[in-house]
Amino acid sequence: MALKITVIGTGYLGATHAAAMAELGFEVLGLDVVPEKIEMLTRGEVPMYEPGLEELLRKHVAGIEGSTGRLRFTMDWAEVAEFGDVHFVCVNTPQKHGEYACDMSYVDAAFSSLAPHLKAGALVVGKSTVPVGSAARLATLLPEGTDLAWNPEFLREGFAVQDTLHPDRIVVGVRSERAEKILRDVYAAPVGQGSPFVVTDFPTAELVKTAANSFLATKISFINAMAEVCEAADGDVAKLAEAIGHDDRIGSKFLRAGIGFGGGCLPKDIRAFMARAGELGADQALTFLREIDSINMRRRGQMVEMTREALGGGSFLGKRVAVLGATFKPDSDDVRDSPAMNVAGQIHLQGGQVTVYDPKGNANARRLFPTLGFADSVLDAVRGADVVLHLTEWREFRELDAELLGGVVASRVILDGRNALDPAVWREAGWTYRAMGRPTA
Ligand SMILES: NC(=O)C1=CN([C@@H]2O[C@H](COP(=O)(O)OP(=O)(O)OC[C@H]3O[C@@H](n4cnc5c(N)ncnc54)[C@H](O)[C@@H]3O)[C@@H](O)[C@H]2O)C=CC1
Ligand SMILES: O=C(O)[C@H]1O[C@H](OP(=O)(O)OP(=O)(O)OC[C@H]2O[C@@H](n3ccc(=O)[nH]c3=O)[C@H](O)[C@@H]2O)[C@H](O)[C@@H](O)[C@@H]1O
Repeated sequence: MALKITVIGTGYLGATHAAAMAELGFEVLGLDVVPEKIEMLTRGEVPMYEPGLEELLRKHVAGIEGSTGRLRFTMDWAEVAEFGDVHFVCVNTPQKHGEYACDMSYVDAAFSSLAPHLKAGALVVGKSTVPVGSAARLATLLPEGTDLAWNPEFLREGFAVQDTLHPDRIVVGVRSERAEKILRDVYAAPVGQGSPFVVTDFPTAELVKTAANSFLATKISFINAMAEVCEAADGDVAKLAEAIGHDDRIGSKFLRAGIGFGGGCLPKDIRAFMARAGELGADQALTFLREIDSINMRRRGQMVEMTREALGGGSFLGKRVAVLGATFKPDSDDVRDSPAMNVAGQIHLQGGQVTVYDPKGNANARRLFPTLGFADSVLDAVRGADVVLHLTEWREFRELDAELLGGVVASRVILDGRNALDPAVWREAGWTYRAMGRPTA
């Protein structure tokens, strides 16, 4: 009989995983504790912006005309336990307030709610990013006759559907052959299409996730450190990245210098990793991550200082600053720990009149930063601006008409915090263009 799957926590990860599981042919039941999310998902609406997700959801949500009907949502734990053979836990694991450590309270709550209802033979599969050692602890909370596996998720926002259906790797931490076999059945389609399937123990599976995110963060901070040196030595970090990227051992991906990494994952994951290593007595092994974090956070301050310089130095009081981009990366509406919003907020707090525009992130950004100004279009955001900051590299911004914008700003000055615009295009239209780590470009 085909396996029945549940997905607990239907945010960025869970909503995508639920729709992807339905696409792979499984009957799926999703659960969340936020009623509005469940209502929206039940209507086939995605509570966030993720390219391709709404289409996939509508293809499968029960009750939508023409759908397969394989995907439903509920808030009832007993129903979830009764329905599912495999329960994927996809709840949030944010940074604790005032500490580096991971806040496990949402995972713990989900396990406590599910455990008493579980039927014999059920397999619980953790997908959330957790500190190493969590799976072993959580296994003790499950009733006898049930099993646990850890299957960390590697999807990127903006590519979530593609990454879930065709992952670069599937990693499973298991303690039984049965758990491995069930997960091989669940992932038979992507594995059949070539995704590697790595079987390991709990701690290694947990560590693969945090190690991978630490490596990605390190690569970005490395190139941003080179950008700082390029600034001092009149070098060009974009050319430098292109050149070293030709070396296969280094590779060209994740070498885009700019205002650094943000989002709901990389920053909090490297901090939680450091905190956990400290608890385990291995803190020395990860002290380099502290430097990775500081290089990254310094980028935001440097963008603020570049802006001050572009305005002639001194105070931001009375200066109008247009910010293009609010999300932590393009093709997402996610503003969690967004470098763009951090820069916008710092300038605002120092007296600048900041107006932000983002193609998809305005609503989330406004909720977090209600005192900032927001515009509904690029033209409205830059009208009367003394300086324009390009802080998230949406395609819309790369295709802007520099001449048209030049007609409405107070001063034709643009700072490119993502090294993604074409300097020649802007200079031809009479703009002063400045990017990070490229003082002479
Ligand atoms: N967003 C991403 O791109 C990726 C996230 N991850 C990891 O996946 C996990 C989830 O991340 P996101 O989806 O971004 O978070 P999110 O905040 O978008 O979604 C989490 C969902 O869990 C729900 N929830 C909280 N407590 C619950 C409970 N006790 N029972 C049921 N539902 C509950 C929340 O209401 C929310 O809808 C985190 O551990 C994150 O590090 C891993 C890879 C990619
Ligand atoms: O654990 C997670 O949740 C996920 O975290 C990241 O995915 P994501 O946060 O969606 O975004 P990335 O594409 O990794 O970008 C992260 C940040 O780094 C920045 N970045 C990325 C690449 C680069 O060259 N330079 C750079 O500054 C982006 O602008 C963004 O702010 C990882 O790439 C995923 O594999 C992982 O599953």
